[in-house]
Amino acid sequence: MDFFNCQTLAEARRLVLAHAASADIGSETVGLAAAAGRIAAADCLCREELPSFPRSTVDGYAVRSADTFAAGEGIPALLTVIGEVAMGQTTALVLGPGQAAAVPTGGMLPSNADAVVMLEHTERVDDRTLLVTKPVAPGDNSIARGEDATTGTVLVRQGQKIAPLDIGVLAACGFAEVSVYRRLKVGVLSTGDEIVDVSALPQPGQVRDINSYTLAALLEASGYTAIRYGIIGDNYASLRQKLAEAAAACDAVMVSGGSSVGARDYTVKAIEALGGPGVLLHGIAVKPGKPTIFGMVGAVPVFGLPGHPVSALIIYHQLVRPALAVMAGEKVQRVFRVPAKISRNVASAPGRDEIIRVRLLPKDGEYWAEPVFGKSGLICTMTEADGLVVIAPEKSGLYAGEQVEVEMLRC
Ligand SMILES: Nc1nc2c(c(=O)[nH]1)N[C@H]1C(S)=C(S)[C@@H](COP(=O)(O)OP(=O)(O)OC[C@H]3O[C@@H](n4cnc5c(N)ncnc54)[C@H](O)[C@@H]3O)O[C@H]1N2
Ligand code: MOO
Repeated sequence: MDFFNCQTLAEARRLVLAHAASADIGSETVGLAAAAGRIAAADCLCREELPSFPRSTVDGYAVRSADTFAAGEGIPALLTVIGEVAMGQTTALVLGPGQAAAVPTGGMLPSNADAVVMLEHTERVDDRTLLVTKPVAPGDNSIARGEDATTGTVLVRQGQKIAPLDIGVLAACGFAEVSVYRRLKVGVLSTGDEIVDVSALPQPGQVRDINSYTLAALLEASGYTAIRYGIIGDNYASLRQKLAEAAAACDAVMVSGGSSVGARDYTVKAIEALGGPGVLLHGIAVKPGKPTIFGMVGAVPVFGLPGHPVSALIIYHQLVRPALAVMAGEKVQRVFRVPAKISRNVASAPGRDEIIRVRLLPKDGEYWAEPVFGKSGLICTMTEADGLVVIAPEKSGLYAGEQVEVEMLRC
């Protein structure tokens, strides 16, 4: 007998992503210093030439490079110094044939200069006379106007998560403020009469709440706001009331535990009670994580995650995380996958995705993925793992040495 009408993991993902795509969370403007980790709500276009003036990248002399072509230690090029460029100021100097101007690192090149000779490759004979002992080619030791970016260059695309690396280019182009999507707010509820808070000493039969802490930490690490609604006992009325509260205040909600088919598993009933569309999925052909629930309370997606902590984490990773990223406006999602060889035979049941935890070990210039076995109630198997390997439903296992892709959990 099977209590669930299971869909494949791929079908479940399609269903969840289709609902996530219709979310509209709105945008806000934040100062550049607060923009890292946020998702751009509009393309950030370069509004000027970067740099806006041709600059020297060394201390030396701005020259017309052709004047130095034959220069060498034995027969230096003889140039006339017509002046000095001041730092941070425009220069009116114009180089004629055979002329040079002293320029500091970062200083503006005079008109007609197309390269800079480093100080150490020159000799100043007197105020006006310069010997150049090494030739320079056009563009040497300088940056042309617009060489970094030109007007209209897309610096950050709409839907791109702004990385710390992107902040520099936005600063260079004068983005004191950036338009970003509002931070996604996600509610987290733990259920179960046996669950007590981390601060409590569990009595026999009780366990500490792992899931709401882990899930909230994962949400925060992704840049979302996690709201923990605490622990709800196996009581339908309380669950329904807390779920209604969370759905009214959040963009999405995760309920852990109570997803199976036991007499005390009220999550399905509570979602259904809060109005349409209600429960859209109960059961996925995946191990672990089979008793997963997905429903919509109005426009708010609700995920019922299995209570076993490893199952909850894996379903978060495989199903919830991509959906939240779409809701948050992220267009390009980067899952870091590392190619590796599986270190030993692993059996799996055809007809369902099996997701195994692995640790990555470097050996002879490549990575080997070593399975971390253990029941999905054993949270320590998670701390030992670096990533996950998905064994597809059409397979009956993996052979030692077989090539796999490890979806990184830590990076
Ligand atoms: N007859 C069947 N029973 C079960 C099936 C099934 O197909 N038929 N599926 C099993 C699978 S697979 C899983 S996974 C669990 C999921 O059940 P629930 O989502 O209803 O989870 P609970 O029963 O509430 O809890 C399971 C387990 O995890 C512990 N737990 C729950 N929440 C937390 C938490 N926040 N922190 C730490 N540990 C937690 C809980 O104490 C239980 O030990 O159902 C199987 N049963
Ligand atoms: O599939 Mo459950 O989710 O075994 O642990």
